Amino acid sequence: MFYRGGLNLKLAQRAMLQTNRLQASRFAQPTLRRSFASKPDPNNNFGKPLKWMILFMVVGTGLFLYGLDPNEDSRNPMRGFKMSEEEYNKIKARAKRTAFSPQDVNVVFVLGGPGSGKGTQCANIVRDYNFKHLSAGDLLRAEQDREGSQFGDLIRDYIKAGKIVPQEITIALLKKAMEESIAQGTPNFLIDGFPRKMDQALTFEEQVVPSKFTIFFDCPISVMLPRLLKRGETSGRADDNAESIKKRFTVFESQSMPVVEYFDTVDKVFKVSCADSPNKVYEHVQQALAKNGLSPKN
Ligand SMILES: Nc1ncnc2c1ncn2[C@@H]1O[C@H](COP(=O)(O)OP(=O)(O)OP(=O)(O)O)[C@@H](O)[C@H]1O
Ligand SMILES: O=c1ccn([C@@H]2O[C@H](COP(=O)(O)O)[C@@H](O)[C@H]2O)c(=O)[nH]1
Repeated sequence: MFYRGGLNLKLAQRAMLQTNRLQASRFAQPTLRRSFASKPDPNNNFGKPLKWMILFMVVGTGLFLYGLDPNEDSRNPMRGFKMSEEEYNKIKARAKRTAFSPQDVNVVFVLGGPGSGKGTQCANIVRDYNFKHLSAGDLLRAEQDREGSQFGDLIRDYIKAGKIVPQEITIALLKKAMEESIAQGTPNFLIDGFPRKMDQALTFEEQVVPSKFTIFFDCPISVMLPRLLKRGETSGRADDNAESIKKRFTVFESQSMPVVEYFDTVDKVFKVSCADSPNKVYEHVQQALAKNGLSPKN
């Protein structure tokens, strides 16, 4: 507001100067002449600029004081913030483009390296909270196996190589699953293993809905590797083998960690250490949910 007052003052001063000049040329001469009529001194012009200066200062101070808001909290970091019309229109246009309103639909991203325990903890959260769990990997595997899918072979190749499937496919699958869940009355989503790459993060937030926050399972490779090899004994997953796992770790470090760092810069990441027992990890998850105002169903 102080800034706004300052800005207004400058504009007002400039406008006043112009008006003053106009008024001075049109009306000031006869008025001054009248007030000094008893003792006219044609050589003394000293009083004229002084009078205008005093008038200018009085009006300027008044405008300045008018610009100050006595109710304003001087500690408010947003004080003085004035959005330009262009910025406002950009935000409005972006908000219009999202498929779902962030007022109605809540998305929590669950990120972490392969085998960090995302799926295990999402199952706990769904049991106790009002969330629909959407695993991007599960959706891709289902699409890969769907009869008649035009993307089946492509998805299979990408998953085996530990690479990230083009975002258009994954986002379309997520959006469809979200629509179905919303239609059934659950608009809260745990999106597990997505976004895996910056392009996905930006597109999803601009076109689908902005996320509320991210739970990140911080896990060293020395913990994840044995878990995945063990899971590979029974999972039947084409990528739970040493060769694919190695590629997945590399892709996670180079492509997915920047997403976590990006959300961290806007304070939207809750880091949970994955190394404890599943129950202990879940306690930390619950603390992260509580910090965001979420409490269990019952
Ligand atoms: N805290 C834990 N301690 C020990 N084992 C765990 C823990 N959490 C999960 N596991 C086991 O580790 C394996 C990987 O867990 P999970 O499938 O939940 O990981 P993920 O992050 O979803 O993996 P991916 O991204 O590869 O799907 C599973 O076999 C699971 O039972
Ligand atoms: O957004 C995504 C998510 C996953 N993938 C591919 O699926 C596999 C397995 O994912 P999990 O989360 O471990 O089930 C992953 O390695 C990617 O190849 C993807 O492309 N995009």
